[in-house]
Amino acid sequence: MSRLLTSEEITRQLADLPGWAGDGQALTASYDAPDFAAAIRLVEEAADAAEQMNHHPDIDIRWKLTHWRLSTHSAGGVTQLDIELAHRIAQAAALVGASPR
Ligand SMILES: C[C@H](O)[C@H](O)[C@H]1CNC2=NC(N)=NC(=O)C2=N1
Repeated sequence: MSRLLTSEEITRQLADLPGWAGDGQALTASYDAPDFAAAIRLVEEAADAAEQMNHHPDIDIRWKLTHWRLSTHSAGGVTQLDIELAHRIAQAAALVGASPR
C-alpha cells in the first residue's frame, strides 16, 4: 500500500484530480474558498479524513486560500495514500464551495 508510485502512475491518476500537480516528491494543490470560515471548514473536513486514514497533509492557510502538500514521509515520496487523501480533500473542497486555483 505504501510503495512509491511511478511518475506515469502519478500522472495518470492526477487526470481525475483537477488542480493537483505532482512530481516524485509530493502532490500539491491550492483551493480558493468563498471566505475564511469556509477555508477553515475545508481544513477541518480534511483533518477528519486525515485522522481516519492516519495520513496527514502539510497545510498552509492564507485567508481564504489553502495550499496543500501531500507525501508519504515513511516512503520518501508519493504513494497511493497521497492520491486517496487528495480525493478526500477535493471532496471536502466541493462541500464547502472551494475551487482549485
Ligand atoms: C505511526 C504513523 O503511522 C505515522 O507516523 C504516519 C502518520 N501520518 C503520516 N502522514 C504522512 N503524510 N506520511 C507518513 O508517513 C505518516 N506516517
